Amino acid sequence: MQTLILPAPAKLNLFLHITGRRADGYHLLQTLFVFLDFGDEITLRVRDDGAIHRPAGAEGVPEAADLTVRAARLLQQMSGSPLGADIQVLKRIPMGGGLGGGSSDAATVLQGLNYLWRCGLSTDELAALGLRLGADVPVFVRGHAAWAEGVGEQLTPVSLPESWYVVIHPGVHVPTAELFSDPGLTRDCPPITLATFHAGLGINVFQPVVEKRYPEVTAALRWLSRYSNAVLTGSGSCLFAPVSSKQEGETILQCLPNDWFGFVASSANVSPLQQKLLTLSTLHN
Ligand SMILES: C[C@](O)(CO)[C@H](O)COP(=O)(O)OP(=O)(O)OC[C@H]1O[C@@H](n2ccc(N)nc2=O)[C@H](O)[C@@H]1O
Ligand SMILES: Nc1ncnc2c1ncn2[C@@H]1O[C@H](COP(=O)(O)OP(=O)(O)OP(=O)(O)O)[C@@H](O)[C@H]1O
Repeated sequence: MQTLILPAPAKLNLFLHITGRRADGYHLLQTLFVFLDFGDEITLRVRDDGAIHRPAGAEGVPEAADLTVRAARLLQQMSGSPLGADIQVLKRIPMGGGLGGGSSDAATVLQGLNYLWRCGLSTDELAALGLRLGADVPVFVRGHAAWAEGVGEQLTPVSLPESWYVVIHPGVHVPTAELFSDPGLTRDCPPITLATFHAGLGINVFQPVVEKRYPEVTAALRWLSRYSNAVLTGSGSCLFAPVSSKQEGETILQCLPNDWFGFVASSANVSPLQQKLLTLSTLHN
């Protein structure tokens, strides 16, 4: 098979604590990742000439800087594959929203081209390659909801009750690096466990910092909190809130102010990418 269409799902951080900092400045986190059945779509077409091109992709992201292209080049370099690819990215995940769109796109390309180019790299090897592209990439490569520590790469798979969520993008782009360097960020959260999280503890430490810098996020938080418990994902700007059904979520979205974008999605313990890869391996075994 020379062409493959694969999902690149969004993620939510159900809580996010910072427990310390590494010598290189990267922050040590505790977070809980779940996937959404909402995301980008990536079409991969194998090229025999070894070139990597991105005929369509994220608006405003130059081809060479696109995480999909960087992922393909890294895999080519590490595997020694003589093959190339055309990578078309249908963007649905808002950028700079804390939904991990770029990281998910990169993980989908790593998994997809490893399959199409028959590189034979293991999931561990792909996750390690992914970490070189971004702290959020390994969880998307592994494709299972996870309790994460370290910089987000020490992953313990978890199975949580799947739920519907309303997700709101308040129209602002939050640069992750800038937020991590904010002096007001709480960086000394005491370590917690999954049981503590289930007992109702666990916040997103970025939330107060993002609210201070971006009044639009505060306004969206207030709006969504009228319906359910609204929380920031990642370093923002997106907010999410659990709802009891898809229909309840859609009813809430009917009242969404025009400047904001919103969608309803279900969480998934096994990512839509992983589900598709499992189908492919069943078909070809
Ligand atoms: C906020 C989260 O989305 C939570 O899942 C992630 O921690 C961010 O992951 P990401 O977007 O893949 O981040 P990267 O592209 O690796 O890093 C962007 C920048 O954020 C900062 N950064 C990122 C992750 C981390 N654990 N500590 C950091 O201090 C670094 O300054 C880095 O230069
Ligand atoms: N394929 C891609 N899709 C989206 N952004 C990309 C892509 N490749 C590179 N980028 C760059 O990455 C930046 C962050 O985008 P992304 O949507 O991943 O943010 P995010 O969801 O806030 O990420 P995170 O939650 O991991 O911090 C973009 O502003 C863009 O410059």
